[in-house]
Amino acid sequence: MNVLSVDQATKIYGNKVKVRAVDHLSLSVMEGEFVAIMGPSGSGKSTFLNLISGILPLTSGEIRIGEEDISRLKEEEAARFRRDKLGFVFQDYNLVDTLTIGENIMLPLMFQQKDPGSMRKEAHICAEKLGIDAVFDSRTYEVSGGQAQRAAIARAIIHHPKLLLADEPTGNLDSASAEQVMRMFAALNTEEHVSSIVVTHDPRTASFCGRVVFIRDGKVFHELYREDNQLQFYDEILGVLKFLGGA
Ligand SMILES: Nc1ncnc2c1ncn2[C@@H]1O[C@H](COP(=O)(O)OP(=O)(O)OP(=O)(O)O)[C@@H](O)[C@H]1O
Repeated sequence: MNVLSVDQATKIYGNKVKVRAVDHLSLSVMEGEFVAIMGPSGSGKSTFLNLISGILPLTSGEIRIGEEDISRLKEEEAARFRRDKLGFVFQDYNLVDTLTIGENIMLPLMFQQKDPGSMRKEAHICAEKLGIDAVFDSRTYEVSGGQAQRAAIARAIIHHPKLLLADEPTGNLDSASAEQVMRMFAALNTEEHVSSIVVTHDPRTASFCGRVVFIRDGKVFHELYREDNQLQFYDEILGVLKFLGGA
């Protein structure tokens, strides 16, 4: 079953001067897949993520997440859908600095009006999974970048979203922390079957995924599937990036 079905998605910005940021792009992602999206600056990756999450309206085409045709949702319905069915991870973590790490992780559960005891228990389980339970009661400024990003991932998955979307999740991290964060994404994928889409410029980050979709000029330019060997996959990704340029 597809968790994401994109059919001829097109996004044109502007009135007088038109920019075709996403151009008749079609893509299917199966449940349990771990997909990277790569492409040169300006190729339409962020626009594409914002279309998938229903933040931007499509100019034409259709996007389904599971059964839901998100292109037809009204603004309020789209916001609810995002909150309940999607998880987001951003480059700069987007943690709330006035809350502790644990409280940040619990945030999505507050919308579900669960009792505080069970929210805390679930948040601890999630923090444990991501190896950050030791900093559960710390403030956001007391933890490392890698720990902050793992807290952001815990917050993104605690409500069991259908799809996890990450925009440059390793962009602010040193290589060791980036490696650790990507190992967490991969473990969530293999052990919990979390379906994820990760936009990245970094071939090392992309090499953790099962498939890489390369975008150029708002269209799918090429796709690579990983076999067993991550190092070989990394080399293959580098090869395509050389052709693509600008990445
Ligand atoms: N709000 C906007 N209004 C007009 N044009 C826009 C807008 N946002 C993006 N664009 C244009 O759409 C195209 C795709 O931009 P987008 O940000 O989606 O690319 P990207 O691949 O995410 O780039 P980067 O890797 O630099 O983040 C670019 O030409 C960009 O200038």
